[in-house]
Amino acid sequence: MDPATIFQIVGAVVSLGDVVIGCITRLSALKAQFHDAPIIVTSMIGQLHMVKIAQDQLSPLNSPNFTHDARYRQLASQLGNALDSFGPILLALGQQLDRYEGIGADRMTARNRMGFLHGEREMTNLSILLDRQVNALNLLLSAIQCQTWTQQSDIITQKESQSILRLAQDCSSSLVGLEDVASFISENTAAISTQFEFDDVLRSTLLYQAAERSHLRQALRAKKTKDPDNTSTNSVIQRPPTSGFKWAFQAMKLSKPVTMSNVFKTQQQGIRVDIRRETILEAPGENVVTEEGPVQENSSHSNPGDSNETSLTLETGQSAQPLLNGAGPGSPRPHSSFGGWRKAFQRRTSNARDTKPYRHHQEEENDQPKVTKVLLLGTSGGGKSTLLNALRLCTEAEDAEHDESYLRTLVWHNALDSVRTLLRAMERAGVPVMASARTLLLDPCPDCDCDPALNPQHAGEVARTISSFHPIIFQNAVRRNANQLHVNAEYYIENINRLAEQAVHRSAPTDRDLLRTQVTTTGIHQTTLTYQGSRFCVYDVGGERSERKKWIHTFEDVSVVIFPVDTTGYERSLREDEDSDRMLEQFILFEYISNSHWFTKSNFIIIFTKIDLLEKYLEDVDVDSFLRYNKVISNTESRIMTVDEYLSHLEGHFRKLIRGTNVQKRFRFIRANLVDVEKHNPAIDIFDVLESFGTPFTPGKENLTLVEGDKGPSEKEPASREIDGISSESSSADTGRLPVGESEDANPLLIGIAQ
Ligand SMILES: Nc1nc2c(ncn2[C@@H]2O[C@H](COP(=O)(O)OP(=O)(O)OP(=O)(O)O)[C@@H](O)[C@H]2O)c(=O)[nH]1
Ligand SMILES: [Mg+2]
Repeated sequence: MDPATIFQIVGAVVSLGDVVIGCITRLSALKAQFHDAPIIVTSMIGQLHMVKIAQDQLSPLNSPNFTHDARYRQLASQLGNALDSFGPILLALGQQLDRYEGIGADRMTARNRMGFLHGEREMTNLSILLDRQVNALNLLLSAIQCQTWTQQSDIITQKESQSILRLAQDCSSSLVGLEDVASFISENTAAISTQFEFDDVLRSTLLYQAAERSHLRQALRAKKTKDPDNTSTNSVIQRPPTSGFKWAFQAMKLSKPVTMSNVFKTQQQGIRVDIRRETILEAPGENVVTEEGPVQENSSHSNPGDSNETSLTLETGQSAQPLLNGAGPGSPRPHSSFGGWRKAFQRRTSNARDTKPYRHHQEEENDQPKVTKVLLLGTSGGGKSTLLNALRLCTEAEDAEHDESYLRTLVWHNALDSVRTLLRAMERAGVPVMASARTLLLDPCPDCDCDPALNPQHAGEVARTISSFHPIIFQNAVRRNANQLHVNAEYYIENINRLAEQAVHRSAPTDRDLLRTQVTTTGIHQTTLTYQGSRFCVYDVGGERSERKKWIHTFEDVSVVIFPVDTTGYERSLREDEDSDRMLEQFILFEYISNSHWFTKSNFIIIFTKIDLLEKYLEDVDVDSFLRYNKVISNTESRIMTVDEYLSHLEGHFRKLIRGTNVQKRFRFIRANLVDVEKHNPAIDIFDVLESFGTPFTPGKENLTLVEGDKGPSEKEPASREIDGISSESSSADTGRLPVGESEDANPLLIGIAQ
């Protein structure tokens, strides 16, 4: 990450100082007012004091002096992740305090009482969230003390640290649910007093428990009924058009300490909808004309000196409105210069309150050609973003203004990361690693994290070292032990000399190099593609569990769902949960998505990805026993030997997961190698299938052309049954999820995707 971006992040956290102090003061006043105030108030005061201390320690970093220090890169990416929800949590706390301070009347109904109890629950939730942020802050403070970024990396990549960061990161998506609660369940609670004798009785009633179990779902429905015509796009961010990979990779968030600066640059074609941090970084720039016309530029807390960063917020009067629901103009609220955080929360709040999933342009632009809304869904690493990049390559010429340095760094870092994962796995397996390789690749080395063109000599040395030991690595079969090994590690290692050559000649990486990079997506990214005169509005989402809560915002009026399946996912665990098998997770998620009532009118394309890697995988890892063990095939079937047999069984199993009669033909299965696009880009086939589906979905009219023979969604069974085999294997405290109830909505895999 560009140190300047770290500067912004730290600045944003530090700038919340007065909010923290405000919250402490208000909580203390609350405590004084109600001597029997819940213990939670006292504990939150303590937490906030810790936040204040952490902020004080961070504030020296809020200075341009450190911006050239490479060791902050790793830290910055983690800081960004972990503190994403820091501002919103404090703001939500302020909202909660507004409510408490408004309490005073003496009478209340049982319904209001329930709302209030939810309010208390929110306070507890806020405390949990705050606690996680405090832990993350403390961890990051320790990392800041390190002398080198590799030491930082070591601290941060420890298992416990990762768990702390994951919990903190997960809070940001929990806030969507939290805000729903605040908006719909606990509103108008001013006439509720804080103490009632029948608390326990009320809590144990079925009515209360039922309300609690499904309150998120109720909230969504209630709001939907309330605002049937609300198609607000207040929170949509307009981006200037660019093309090619620069856009694609800027639209995603890196999971590793690649130089992050450009990830947060926000040039992008079409509209990107994202409730995470990267969308709130703004910079001065020229007014940009989008497809809809000129858009007002926003220029707060910019990164000086980086005029490429241009992010535009299209907020139709939104900015003038009160920040939080239920807090009128006279309501007390914390004030501060929290800039981007405030905007992030504002956007989050408005999205949650609308509970109107994002609609594509079509509704606002009836005179425009019809746009087919295409949603990319699936687990992390399935290939959603790679597919989007491949689709973009079919539709646009490469951008001549590529930031080649960034792209080179991205590829170089993916290559080195692959090697590092292997070396660490080798060490864990007791295989000795050559001292020279260790020194060059595992020891602190700022040069490894920059554009290799800045020090081509070093890049050459790294390449020579890697090529000297790569056969040994593969002979040792360590790659299968390195569970989270980069899926294209072998490719990068084989091509490491060429990549080093690129550094010498300062040339750009190829499409094949770029398509193989791994960049974890967060948030929701929308882009419009035009192929042979047809317009497609494609949504790419993050597939990790903590990201899935956001998906619901995209579920309305979807013409086509594309579900990439990582065919190599068997016997490999999820990145976010080492105890869960990737393939099983794909089964479960697909069953949910394909039978969800949201998509009864949608067509589906299921893409089996990574076909190019399959042959080797089948040799290395026995797929037959996996399939038998998980009852994908029966014991009477003959042994699976070939790629084709495997994929046929896989397709058969996916088809079995689709419930209802006569719906099968809405589902198309495609096999693809998404990364070799030179001879034949598989995206062309996908566009062809998309076009074959015909007229896009129009809300209110059932004019979606289903594939021949399909009788339509009415014949489907109601998709309300609970999904078998999903276990809530850990408590909400462990997983970082809010205890919003134990209905299917709170399912660990599908949390937030309400039926
Ligand atoms: N060799 C090969 N690699 C692929 C293929 N499809 C995807 N990949 C790689 O798989 C990795 C993950 O792909 P992504 O597109 O980032 O996955 P995603 O579904 O967007 O993941 P999230 O953003 O985390 O939800 C990347 O390194 C891709 O290059 C394929 O067909 N062949
Ligand atoms: Mg992605």
